[in-house]
Amino acid sequence: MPVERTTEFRAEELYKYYKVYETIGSGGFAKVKLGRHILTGEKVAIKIINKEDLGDDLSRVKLEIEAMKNLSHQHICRLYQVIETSTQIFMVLEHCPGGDLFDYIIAKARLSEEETRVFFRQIVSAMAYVHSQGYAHRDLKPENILIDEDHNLKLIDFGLCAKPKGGLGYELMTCCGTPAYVAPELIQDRAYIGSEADVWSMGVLLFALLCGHLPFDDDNCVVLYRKITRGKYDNPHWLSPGSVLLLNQMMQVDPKRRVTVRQLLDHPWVMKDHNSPVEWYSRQPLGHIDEDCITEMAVNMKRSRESTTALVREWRYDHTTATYLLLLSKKQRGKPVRLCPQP
Ligand SMILES: COc1cc(O)cc(Nc2ccc(C(=O)Nc3ccc4c(c3)C[NH2+]CC4)cc2)c1
Repeated sequence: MPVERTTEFRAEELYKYYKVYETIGSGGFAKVKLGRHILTGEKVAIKIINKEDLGDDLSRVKLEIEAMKNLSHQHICRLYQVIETSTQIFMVLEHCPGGDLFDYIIAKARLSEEETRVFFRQIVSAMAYVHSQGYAHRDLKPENILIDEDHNLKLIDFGLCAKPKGGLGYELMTCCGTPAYVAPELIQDRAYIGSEADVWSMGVLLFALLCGHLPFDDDNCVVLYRKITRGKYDNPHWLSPGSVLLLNQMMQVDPKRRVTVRQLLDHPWVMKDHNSPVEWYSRQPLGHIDEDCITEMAVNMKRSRESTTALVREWRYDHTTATYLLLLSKKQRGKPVRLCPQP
């Protein structure tokens, strides 16, 4: 039997609910295809993972999926549905047509302080929320930040995130992340606090946005690690004194001297021209049930509102979860809360 039919047979669950179009991204053990949810008409991104290619990375994917189920925030790419077959895992994700921040910085060479501040406030908002849920991202970099259709940032790829059992203040040991963004304490293989290591990576990210290149860079890994552990870097002449100071406070080699995410929320550099602290609370808290979406689903599924609410509240990340979350997304973007009844 030709491979396509076999593949299609195993993925029938996907094609029942989604139109699947071209590949829009690929890397590592996954590729991402553009899709459309048939019932709401909403565009989605479908991350397709072949289990055979994973090996022991399967635990990373499972970790990311569990983390995504617990993270619902305006600056984190939303997980809508997970479909697992014997050979593949499909993650149906929020559509972010602006591509990633890495390509955006390359295209603009570097960003103005004003544009950087708007983006950086969104990153601080996302990270304050992630930490408040007891997670550390541990792989923050421009490639893991997408731009949505409203030019807002969305954090992705929680494949390396950690949720230490003893809470975020609990020390971690596993070394991970992308070298140029990794904090010195991880390089020295010392016990570290995930939130402190994330602040270092945010500092490297802020430098990349403002400067268009990395503070610590070298083709030779050993030389790069030495530069990071020394923590010395050159500030380009165009940086304002306020930017130089904030970068210095974030890229402190001693994690105990480093500014915290909480301090970033109302840091003078972050507040400039905005005059208000960063809003980090989720605008779509988990567990919130929207009555309009329930009503539309109940009518479409010919069920009572009570049984529809009970079904949604199970948060199985199946087609019911996807339909509810995509209806909610339509409502939040001012579109009619309507399902397209199927023939
Ligand atoms: C939790 O969210 C995740 C987690 C993860 O591990 C990976 C992703 N990856 C995504 C990658 C791309 C997109 C996406 O929507 N990309 C996209 C969509 C449309 C277009 C483009 C990119 C670029 N050309 C224009 C059209 C969404 C998630 C998320």
